[in-house]
Amino acid sequence: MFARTAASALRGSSLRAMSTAAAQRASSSARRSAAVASSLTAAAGLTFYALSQPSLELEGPKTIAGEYKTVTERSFVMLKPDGTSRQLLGKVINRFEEKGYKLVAIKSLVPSEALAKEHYADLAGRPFYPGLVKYITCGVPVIAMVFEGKDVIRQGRRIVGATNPLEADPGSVRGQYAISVGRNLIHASDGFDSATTEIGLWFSDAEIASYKTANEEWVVSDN
Ligand SMILES: Nc1ncnc2c1ncn2[C@@H]1O[C@H](COP(=O)(O)OP(=O)(O)OP(=O)(O)O)[C@@H](O)[C@H]1O
Repeated sequence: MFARTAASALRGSSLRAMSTAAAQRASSSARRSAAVASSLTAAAGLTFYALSQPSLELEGPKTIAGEYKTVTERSFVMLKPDGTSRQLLGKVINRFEEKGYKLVAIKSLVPSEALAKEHYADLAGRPFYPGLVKYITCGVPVIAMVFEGKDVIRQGRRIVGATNPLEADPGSVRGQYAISVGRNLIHASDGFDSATTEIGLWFSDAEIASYKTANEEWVVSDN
């Protein structure tokens, strides 16, 4: 639109060049208009060039869950009371670490009812919700953890397995160690938004460590 306006101004000014003074004014106005038109054409060309290029991977937002799809991505993982009671913590940490994920926060706590309700707020209307909150707050501690690494959210869900152990891959934690959906041992964030909410709910920034593991390059490099 601006390019068209400038071009028509350019045409108008040539028609008005009757006297010398008028011709000089018209010529200088034409030069200005031509300059505007040329820079607008260049801008339009650049825009066209940018739009015709394959889309670039833009950086995503950085939250307490790091940056999605990068080595800083984080997931909230929680061993539930049945997992603590059955002393499966070592096995769970081992699976994440052997895969190449880094433990950046861990604590043992008996969650308050308010914390358990908030964590499972999206399930508040479900019939099993009261029982779920009672189980999470039963007095046996949960082990709250944050693991970090590329794709840890999606890979973490695979390590954990489907909600119902009957459908969980046999190699997953739930597939190998659980039988009942109400005692499925472990939780892991199911998306970047929930990881952000959950890590923020269970941990402060100060409780999350930033460090390099000795084998990091061997785990993350794409060559
Ligand atoms: N039908 C059910 N009966 C009893 N408990 C259930 C049932 N469905 C889900 N739960 C409990 O509620 C938890 C949360 O359910 P959700 O649907 O969010 O699955 P999930 O995301 O795989 O589990 P989690 O959030 O614990 O990782 C389940 O892990 C399980 O402990």
